[in-house]
Order: sequence, then structure tokens, then C-alpha cells
Amino acid sequence: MAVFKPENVEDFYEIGDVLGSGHFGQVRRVCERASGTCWAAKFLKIRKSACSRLGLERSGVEQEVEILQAIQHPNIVTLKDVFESRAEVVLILELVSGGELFDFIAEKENLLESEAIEFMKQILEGLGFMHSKNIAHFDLKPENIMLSDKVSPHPDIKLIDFGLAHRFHQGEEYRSTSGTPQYIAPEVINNEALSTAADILSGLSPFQDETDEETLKNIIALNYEFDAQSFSMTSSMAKDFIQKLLLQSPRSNRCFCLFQPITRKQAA
Ligand SMILES: Cc1ccc2c(c1)c1c3c(c(C)cc1n2CCCN)C(=O)NC3=O
Repeated sequence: MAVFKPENVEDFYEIGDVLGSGHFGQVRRVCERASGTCWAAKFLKIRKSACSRLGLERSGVEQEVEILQAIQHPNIVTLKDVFESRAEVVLILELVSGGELFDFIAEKENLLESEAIEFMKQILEGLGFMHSKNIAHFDLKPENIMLSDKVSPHPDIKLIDFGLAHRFHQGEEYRSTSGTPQYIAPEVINNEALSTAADILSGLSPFQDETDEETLKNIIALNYEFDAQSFSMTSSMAKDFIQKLLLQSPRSNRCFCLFQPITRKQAA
């Protein structure tokens, strides 16, 4: 069993604002008392007993820590430290202060194809590195693709949130139905054996429908369409690239990014 620092995280870090929250707990900005450097702290509530339904299994948190320790890459958030109290584990993570890529694109008048290519390149470099170590993210979605900072003209991509990630071992079969409906692969919906090919990338899901059930049916049937207005300025090369990657079989290499200049409201 992995052992994390038993000290009180507040002895080493000043706890700041909430940056986000989820089923796992909260992510907060923290500043290291000794250096003044700021980090992101992910506070994870741990189940107190096997029959408890509240909180996360400690084994799942251990897997997230092991995976983050195994992947050091410029396009993947780094893990600095791990603290543990009686009912909580705290991951001290690289603070990526550029916000979500989705918002960066939505706030721009329009995204040049050359900019989209650069973002795609960095996302694929991070993803390719993970996959080279037989690690799949399993929750790739716009919210988990962030930017290093808000000041540089060409911020770096940072993949975050490895709470659903899995490291495949030789000969192992792994199934899971976790993930976010409009961004999951057909084999996840069908509860089939998974691989790193299930890490499908999309900015605006072309499968999204009125309900999760309809969305899942669209994914299985590969039933999608590209909004003509949104793609009016997209080159035929880019459309051809996306079309070629929208393949149902997990044995083909597929990922697609639809960085369309849309607002969150439109995507909702
Ligand atoms: C400036 C800022 C704002 C919100 C943040 C983060 C940083 C952030 C971070 C992380 C996670 C897992 C979630 C985060 N969230 C929650 C929302 C993520 N889409 C993380 O690992 N490093 C972050 O900076």
C-alpha cells in the first residue's frame, strides 16, 4: 500500500480559492509557505469503510498517484506531493493558470487553423506519451484540456484530471463504463474490453443529442453531422482529417478535435 505524507497539508501550504469541484471533492489554489509558489491541491475524500458509499476507494487514488508519477511530460500536469489525513488524500499538482482550452477558443474572434494544428499537436504529444506507457486517460473532454498560462501568445497544452485513468498490463482485459456521455467511445458504451484507443478527443461532440441516451445511440451508430455554419471556414484538408478519424473500430487510431468557435451556451 502506498504511503503518503501524514503531515497536515496546511503546515506546508496556505489554502486558497476553490478552482473546481466534482464527485471526488475539490480543487483549490494553494501557496507553498516556504517558497510562495502556488499549486493546485486536489482534495479527495476517502471511504472510511468498505461498506461506505461516500468518498473514493483508496486503491483508486493510489492508482491515480502511480499514473501521475509515471508520466512526466510537458503537456501533462505534474504531481509534486501527496498528503493523507484520516479521511482525505491531497494531491499537490502543477497549477495550470491559463484556464480551459475551450474558453480560450470561445473567447477568440476565430481560431486560425495553424493555431488549431499547434494545439492538436501538443494534445497528441501528451496523449501519445501516455499511450506509449500503456496508460489511458478515459475522461478526455474539453474541461480536462487546459492551458499553462494566460499571458504567452502561444500557451502550452496541459492534460489534467487522471481520476479515471488506467494503466494496462500485459494480457489484462479492462472494462469500464465511466466517463462523460457525449465524449465516450462506442466500446465504453458497449462495456467491451477497452484500450488506449478509447481516448477519443473532441471539442464539440458531433454526437451530442437532446438526452444522454440519444447521444449514446448516436455514438454507437456513428451518427453525426458537422454544423455547416461552424465548418464554413474549415479547410477541406481539416474536414478530411476529422472524417478519417471518426472510425468506430477501436483497432483504428482515432481522435478528433472539433475546435469550433462556439460559446459554452451553444454547446450546452
Ligand atoms: C486556474 C484553474 C482553474 C480551474 C481548475 C484548475 C486551475 C485546475 C487544475 C487541476 C485540476 C485537476 C482541476 C482544475 N480546475 C478545475 C476545472 C478544470 N476544468 C490541476 O491538476 N492543476 C490545475 O491547475
